[in-house]
Amino acid sequence: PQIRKMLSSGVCTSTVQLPGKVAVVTGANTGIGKETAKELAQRGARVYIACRDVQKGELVAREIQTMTGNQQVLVRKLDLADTKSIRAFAEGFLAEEKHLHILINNAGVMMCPYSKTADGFEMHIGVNHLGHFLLTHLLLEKLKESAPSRVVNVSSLAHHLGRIHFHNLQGEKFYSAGLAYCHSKLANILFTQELARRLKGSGVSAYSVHPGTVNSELVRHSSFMKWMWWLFSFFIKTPQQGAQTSLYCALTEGLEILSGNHFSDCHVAWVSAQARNETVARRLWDVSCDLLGIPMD
Ligand SMILES: NC(=O)C1=CN([C@@H]2O[C@H](COP(=O)(O)OP(=O)(O)OC[C@H]3O[C@@H](n4cnc5c(N)ncnc54)[C@H](OP(=O)(O)O)[C@@H]3O)[C@@H](O)[C@H]2O)C=CC1
Ligand SMILES: CC1=C(/C=C/C(C)=C/C=C/C(C)=C/C=O)C(C)(C)CCC1
Repeated sequence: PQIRKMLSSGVCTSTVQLPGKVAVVTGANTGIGKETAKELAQRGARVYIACRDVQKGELVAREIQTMTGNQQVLVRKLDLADTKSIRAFAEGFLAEEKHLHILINNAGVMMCPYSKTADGFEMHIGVNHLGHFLLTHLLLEKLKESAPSRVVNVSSLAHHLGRIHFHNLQGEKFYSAGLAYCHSKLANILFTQELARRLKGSGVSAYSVHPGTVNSELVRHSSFMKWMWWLFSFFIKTPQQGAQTSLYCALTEGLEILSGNHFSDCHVAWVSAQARNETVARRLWDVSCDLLGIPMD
């Protein structure tokens, strides 16, 4: 029980309610994202479940509506492995919504075999970093207009093993599925810091989080990890516990001064040396813009 308590600590105790607020959660059809969306809906927000499988999303939306009594849970298609889908999602959202107060970039893939997104990006960096980078860019004006607003990027402790190799960003020279995940999670932190720097004074704040080790479908591509997760399922967090730090960053009042920080178990957490490197963060921003055809400023 002591080990379990240690691995599952961190509870979002904020009592903030969200009537009239609008939130988007990517990958909210399962795992941590689903629990995050459920809690935001429970607090009265209009919540967009942005997922690649609309059918799965609809089932979850119905479940959340029934559990929370909030009918404002909407499903929209978003495939982060395809920039056309990301642009279509953003276009639809901007046309139908006046505001966006909370954007939770939660979706992620881990340890998938070498593969490429529709635009030719390696899958981990493409979905986990570039997909969310583009989505955030497309929704940024709306976030600014809706300030105070927040962006939460779900990263991982695994970023400690990550390195941004600009000469091998797409894993073409060498590739390890495990490390590709770690690199993409490091990119989430660097993106958060650069975003926070650029958004200073705008009323939009940005946070990265490590949700903990969570019993979810993330391990689907690795039999070893599936076995580990099964073996230790009693000790690791439930998705509901895994959602706490994202919720803490999205909801806690007065957190704006900590914009750009990384959180774990609802506390500021230490990040690796490269994750604190402003030069790398700036260069990653520019390279991401270049890859996605976003004009640099
Ligand atoms: N579980 C853990 O121990 C940890 C998780 N994290 C991070 O937490 C986040 C949530 O993961 P978790 O809930 O655990 O994992 P799950 O695998 O349960 O959920 C991941 C979600 O991302 C979605 N997704 C994957 N690829 C795409 C895509 N191309 N477009 C849109 N959505 C996509 C999945 O959709 P679909 O169901 O259709 O596949 C699913 O909804 C991830 O960013 C992960 O890196 C960080 C540290 C530890
Ligand atoms: C050693 C060990 C564990 C393994 C932890 C691991 C391997 C965590 C990996 C986290 C990942 C992959 C995060 C994703 O971003 C458990 C299961 C906690 C149980 C206690 C002993």
